Amino acid sequence: MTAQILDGKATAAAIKSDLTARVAALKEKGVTPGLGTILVGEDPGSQKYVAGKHRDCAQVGIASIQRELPATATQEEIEAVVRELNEDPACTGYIVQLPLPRGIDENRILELMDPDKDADGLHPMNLGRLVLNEPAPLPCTPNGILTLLRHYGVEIKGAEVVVVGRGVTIGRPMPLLLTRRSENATVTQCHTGTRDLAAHLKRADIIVAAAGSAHLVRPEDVKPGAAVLDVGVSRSAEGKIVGDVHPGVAEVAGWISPNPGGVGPMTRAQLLVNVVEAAERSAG
Ligand SMILES: Nc1nc(=O)c2c([nH]1)NC[C@@H]1CN(c3ccc(C(=O)N[C@@H](CCC(=O)O)C(=O)O)cc3)C=[N+]21
Repeated sequence: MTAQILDGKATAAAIKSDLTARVAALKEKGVTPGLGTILVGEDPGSQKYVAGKHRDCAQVGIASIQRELPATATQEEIEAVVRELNEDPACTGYIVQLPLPRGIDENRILELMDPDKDADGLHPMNLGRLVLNEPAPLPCTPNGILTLLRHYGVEIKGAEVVVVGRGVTIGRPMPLLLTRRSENATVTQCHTGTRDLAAHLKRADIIVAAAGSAHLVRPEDVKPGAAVLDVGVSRSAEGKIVGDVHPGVAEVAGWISPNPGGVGPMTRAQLLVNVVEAAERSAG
């Protein structure tokens, strides 16, 4: 028996088709959602991701606002663009593509953003709202993972979930989402200081592998029937994506998200959800 596929690409397409209708309804009310992106530097990976986000916007009818700065841009120059998008009524939500070049104070840039235009859900105010159980745009990758699990009917309530990784975009917010009363999962967070990762993994009903360590999760570590989400992105010598999950896990798991084609497209779809929801709030 091989695992059922948690198809992020197909699920994202379904979300985008729902959003297309909601964007059309907003336009009837005279509101056009607009997603802004701030890209600093010429990293080909970042350029590709940002281009993908604008392609998604075009598909669902969201306007695109693109700002690009050279790798040599100063802190003040980047902050000026953040202020500009904060003020721009056509920009209903935006992201600052991370990472920023060395020497730039990333947290200062993020704090300067208008939290109500934070499409990533990573502004300190919105992370704080998440901790306080207040409504806020949710971090895209963790929320995309939940949406994917729900779409396929994987039981979250009462599940033992192991999150591997403690990064700001996935590892840290993921347990906050999973332990809300609406989700009611039990979460163990593992990281490089974890003494016996395999022992934790073996007990998990759901594994979220977001460590960025190629093939970290091996078939012998996975409980038969578990749901395994592969969030890691490493690159092989040939430039191919290598996930955090060993391919052999597909023979043991009950559910597995492919990589690419799993969590990545869901992240992009949730970004659009945040933009549309912010526009709906402002439309009243
Ligand atoms: N402010 C900010 N917000 C982000 O959300 C953000 C960021 N900065 N910096 C970089 C990471 C990375 N990220 C990805 C999103 C989608 C795919 C994606 O859709 N990947 C495709 C494959 C793409 C390929 O083949 O290279 C897939 O998984 O199927 C990948 C990576 C968002 N990030």
